[in-house]
Amino acid sequence: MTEIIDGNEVAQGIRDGLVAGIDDLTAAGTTPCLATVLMNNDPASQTYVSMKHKDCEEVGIATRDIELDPEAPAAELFDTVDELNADPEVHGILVQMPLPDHVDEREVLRRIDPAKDVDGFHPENVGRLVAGNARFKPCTPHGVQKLLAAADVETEGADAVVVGRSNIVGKPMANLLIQKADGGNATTTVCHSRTDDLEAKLRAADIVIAAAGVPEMITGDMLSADTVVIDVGINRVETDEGSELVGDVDFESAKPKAKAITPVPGGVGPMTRAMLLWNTVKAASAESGVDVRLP
Ligand SMILES: Nc1nc(=O)c2c([nH]1)NC[C@@H]1CN(c3ccc(C(=O)N[C@@H](CCC(=O)O)C(=O)O)cc3)C=[N+]21
Repeated sequence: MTEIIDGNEVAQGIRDGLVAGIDDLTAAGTTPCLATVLMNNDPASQTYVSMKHKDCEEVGIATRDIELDPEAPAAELFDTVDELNADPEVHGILVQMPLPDHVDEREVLRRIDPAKDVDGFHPENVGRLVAGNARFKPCTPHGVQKLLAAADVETEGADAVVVGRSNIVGKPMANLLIQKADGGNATTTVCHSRTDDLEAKLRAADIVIAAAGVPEMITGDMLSADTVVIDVGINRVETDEGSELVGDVDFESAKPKAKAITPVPGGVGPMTRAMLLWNTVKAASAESGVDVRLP
């Protein structure tokens, strides 16, 4: 029987596991605090940001909710980041992507204090991750590692195939999988839009991590039996009845081939949010010098 890996349940376990540390920090005078900055009018982004706030509230993390006019000059966002960097009560800063075209994303990421960069996107934190000395693991790939561990999937010695090479998922995912560490030690292949014979790579995989952003591009006939399939894709597609969320994997055809598989929604998405809380607690712990146990 194929195991359906329940991301909502694993994420709930992470949140529950964070509460004791958050309480300890709060008792010591440091309530962890996450600031979000939203500078777009995309309804999906607004939904994601409000889910992040709700998660924080559940576990006792304080929040700041900043919304900027998408038409505002880039300097307004830079000033906001500078203020949050300087605010001793703020431990984590998340600038929601995407940003308007007139704002240079790289410049924003460079501007965030690396000690508050709970997305793990600042070049210093990217460098540390690659060097095997991560401060903040990016939330989505970190969440995938936690899902694999929760499903008792051994990465050591496994052949892992990551489909997609983005800075936010594909690249950090591959970096985590090759680390000489728990959740790593996998022989890792990164596939992308220019890969020749993707199917041959997928068929040779023990673990497939789909993060290409192409709806249902991976179908069951492309997989070997007993593959572990992690679907990072979150694509809204139009249907006869309106619209629905689908992953990068065609769930119905992939499921019978898979040893274990994550659904969309209810798979990686909730884990991305849970690991954001995790990084915020880690940031508050580092800043305050109060050691806490992380789940
Ligand atoms: N600086 C920054 N950091 C991010 O981490 C970031 C971002 N910008 N921009 C947008 C993407 C997208 N993202 C999601 C996180 C959780 C779900 C999620 O929880 N999805 C649920 C519910 C989906 C739904 O119902 O809409 C699920 O898959 O079950 C989705 C998407 C974080 N992102």
